[in-house]
Amino acid sequence: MAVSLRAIRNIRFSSFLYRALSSSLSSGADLKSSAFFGHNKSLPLRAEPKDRNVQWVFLGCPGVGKGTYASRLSNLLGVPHIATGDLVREELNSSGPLASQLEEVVNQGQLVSDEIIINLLSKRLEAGEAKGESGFILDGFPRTIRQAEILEGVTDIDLVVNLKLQEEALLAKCLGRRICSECGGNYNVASIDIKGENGKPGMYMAPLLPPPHCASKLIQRSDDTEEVVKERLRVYNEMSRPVEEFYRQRGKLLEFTLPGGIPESWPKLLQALNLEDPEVKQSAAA
Ligand SMILES: Nc1ncnc2c1ncn2[C@@H]1O[C@H](COP(=O)(O)OP(=O)(O)O)[C@@H](O)[C@H]1O
Repeated sequence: MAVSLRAIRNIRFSSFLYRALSSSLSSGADLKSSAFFGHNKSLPLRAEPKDRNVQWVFLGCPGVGKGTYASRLSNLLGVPHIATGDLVREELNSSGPLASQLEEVVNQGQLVSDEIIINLLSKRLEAGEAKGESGFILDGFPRTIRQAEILEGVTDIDLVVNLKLQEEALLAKCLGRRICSECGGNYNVASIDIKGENGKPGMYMAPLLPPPHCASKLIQRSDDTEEVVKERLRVYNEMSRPVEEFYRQRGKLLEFTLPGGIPESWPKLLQALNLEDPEVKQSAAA
C-alpha cells in the first residue's frame, strides 16, 4: 500500500477521536458494548483521508525501532508522533495518583490496563488538538485486540506499518538503548553484527552514539533489563501479535522488515511508503 506525500499535503484536520475515546470512559460505558461503538459511529470521525491529515499506526516488537522511524516520519509529514509508552513514562515520573501503580506494571514488563491507556491517549489528543495539531502517527497503540477494536470503532486508520527485525537483534537493541536525561534524545550503544547462515541474511547495525554534550547524561529505561525485555517480548507475542492479523484482515497492514540500521532502512522505508525525504535525495545526489 503506497501513500503519496502529495496526497496528504494541504489537508484539513478533523479530529474528534479524543472526544470519542474519552466520552467512552467518562460515561462509564463498557468499551466492548455495541452502545459504545454505536455512539462513536455517530461522531464525525470518518472523514475521507483526503479531507484530513494522516492517521497511521506503528506496530512491532519492543526494540524494533518504532520510535525512531515513527518520529522521523512525523517530522517529514508534519504530524505528531504519539508514543503511548512515553505517555506512560511521563505519568509514572509525575506525582500523580497512578504513578506507583504504573511503575510496578511497567517494570514487570506487563501491559497497563486498556482504560488507563485510553485515558492517557485521549488527554494527549485533546491537548494536541488545542495546539492545532493534525493527524497522528501512533506508536505502541493499539497493543491489544480490544484497543484495536476501540480505535477502529472511533476512527479510520489509513495505514499500519508492521516493523520487523531479526529476533536476535531485538534483545540487544533494548539493552543498548540509552536516553539523554536532559534533551530526551534516543541513542543506542549496541553494535549488532549477525552472521548470515542457512540462507538467512546477515545484518549489521552500527551503534547510534550520542553527541558529546549528551554523552555524560545517558540513562537507561528501568524496563530495559534482560529479564523484563524477555517478558515484554513474550507479552508482545501473546497480546499484540494478534493485532497484526486484525489489520492484515482489513487490508491496512504494510509489512516492513528492517534490512539493517538507519542508513539502510530509512530510504527503503520511504520507498515502501512512496514518500520522499529531501535530505535523503540531497545526500544521494552529493
Ligand atoms: N497501548 C498500550 N497498552 C498497554 N500498555 C502500554 C501501551 N503502550 C505502552 N504501554 C506500557 O508502557 C510500557 C512501555 O511501552 P513502550 O515504550 O511502547 O515499549 P516497547 O519498547 O516495549 O515497545 C509497556 O511495556 C507497557 O507497560
